[in-house]
Amino acid sequence: MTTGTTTTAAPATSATRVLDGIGVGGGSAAGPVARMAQPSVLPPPRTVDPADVPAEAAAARAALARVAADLEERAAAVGGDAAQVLSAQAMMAADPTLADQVGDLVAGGADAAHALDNAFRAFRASLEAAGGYFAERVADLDDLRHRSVAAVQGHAMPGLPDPGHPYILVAEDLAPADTALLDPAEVLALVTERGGPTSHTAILAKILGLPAVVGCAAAAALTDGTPVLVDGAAGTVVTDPDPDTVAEAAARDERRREAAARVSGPGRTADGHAVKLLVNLGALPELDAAAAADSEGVGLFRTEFLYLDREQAPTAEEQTGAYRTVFDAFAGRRVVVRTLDAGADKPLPFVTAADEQNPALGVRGLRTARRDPELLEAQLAAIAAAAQDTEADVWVMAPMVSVPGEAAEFTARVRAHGLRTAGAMVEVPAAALRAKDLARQCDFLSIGTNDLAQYAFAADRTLGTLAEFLDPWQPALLELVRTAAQAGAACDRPVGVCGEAAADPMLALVLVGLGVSSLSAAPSCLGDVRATLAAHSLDDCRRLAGLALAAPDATAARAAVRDGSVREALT
Ligand SMILES: C=C(OP(=O)(O)O)C(=O)O
Ligand SMILES: [Mg+2]
Repeated sequence: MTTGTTTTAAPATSATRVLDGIGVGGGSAAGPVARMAQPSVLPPPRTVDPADVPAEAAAARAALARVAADLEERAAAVGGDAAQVLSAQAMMAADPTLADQVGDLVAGGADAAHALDNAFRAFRASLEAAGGYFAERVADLDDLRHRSVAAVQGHAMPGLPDPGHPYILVAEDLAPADTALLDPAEVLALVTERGGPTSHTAILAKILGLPAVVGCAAAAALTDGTPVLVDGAAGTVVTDPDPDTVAEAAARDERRREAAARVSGPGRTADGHAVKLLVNLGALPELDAAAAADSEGVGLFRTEFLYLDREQAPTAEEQTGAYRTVFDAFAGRRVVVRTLDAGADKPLPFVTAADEQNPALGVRGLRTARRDPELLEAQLAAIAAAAQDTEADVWVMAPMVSVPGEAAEFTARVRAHGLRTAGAMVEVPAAALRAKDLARQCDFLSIGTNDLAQYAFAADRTLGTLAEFLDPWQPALLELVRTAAQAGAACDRPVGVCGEAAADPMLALVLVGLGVSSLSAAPSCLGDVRATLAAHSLDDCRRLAGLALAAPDATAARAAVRDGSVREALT
């Protein structure tokens, strides 16, 4: 467990409350809450008296200066690429043309907050009209607008808090842009009111190795400074925890860490049944930690990061360079590259149609290759070029495969590029139910439990309010996993799981019992999974899988497996 300030050792008070949510990661952390500040709301417009214009204009200019200084300060604190982004934003805030425009608007009678708001909006419109690179900067301007409006009203800057000590970050929800600058040394744990087990926050928490509780609606009432204990294993946030509860959680974390440290190397059950343990990789900044992890390679290399925030696909050179960097880091190990998975929760303007009414059911994943085969061809060519003189064992798989014909066509394309190993992701129930037919058309299957849950339960994976359906312990989801795993075994094709389900050590036992041969998860989760597997035989795993399948719902499945497992492994 990680602790922040001494506030955590506060004696138990009658204010102690336990807030329930969805736990992510097995660890816990205690510390004071710091909330993500919301964008400031514009006050009602005021007419400025001519006599007050100079003071109003000075207030607006001071707000801009404060925003620029704050961004420069943050840039100096973070360094690297993030610093450049922040410095560029600070320069925009300090632009004299902008200050002049704000001055003119105040002189025309606008109050400082509205003058700032209008000036940024006008600036935004001209950048948008310029198109290309300039148009991509509008999000930065929106951020500056929110910051200036907050500054002029004396409110906290929107975005990540900076309380000056380690803290538990509490937010309604976290977007990728919110968390790009998140410093794991300062943030002890994440708590969000919304979001489900496959939300961005849950995935990010695992990448950073932070405990988290998502979908915790009651966290809306948490205020800055409140001491809390975040328990990722239990899925609870305890307010004003008593020292014994904090100490117990810390001792449990320590036992878990010790258990994980005792086992290393390839994944095995207690009786030696091999289960490949692989890492998920979603962006190059994650590469060092991923390569350093004790794993047999990458089970899911999400390539979308190369295509995000741009107007057209990355060039062949850029792609080849990125793939080669990853292959070199994993020389001697397996790397499963997933081809572009655009659409639904991963929209890309140049690939996906903006007018689909149900994008999750639309042209996404491999289906985008029907409309734009060149995009897939170019990606396969780049993967093949990067794979040419690499020591890595390169596998390629397609997302959102629904029917065997798609798997066959994909395999043919992959082989035409000289790549040997082609696979299909099992993410829709149709693919799981007919996994045998799919498996015959390719070399391996990889089950994406995040999407498989979404489609099996008709529950949008981005909606925290539907989190119970997205729970990977749902017996119906496990039934689909069993069908796919058995189909793979019948055709002698390996079947892995690369969705978030693989990161849960107890669920990993069930997946292995269902016949899954590899598990791919965030690097920080592999130690616990390895240790838990090592404490159970394959027969144990099969017995636990039976208990989970027989349970009426996810909660009962979890409880049955917990009660039926080797307790010492759970600490
Ligand atoms: C691994 C998966 O892919 P993604 O989360 O990237 O959609 C999945 O759907 O489980
Ligand atoms: Mg998916």
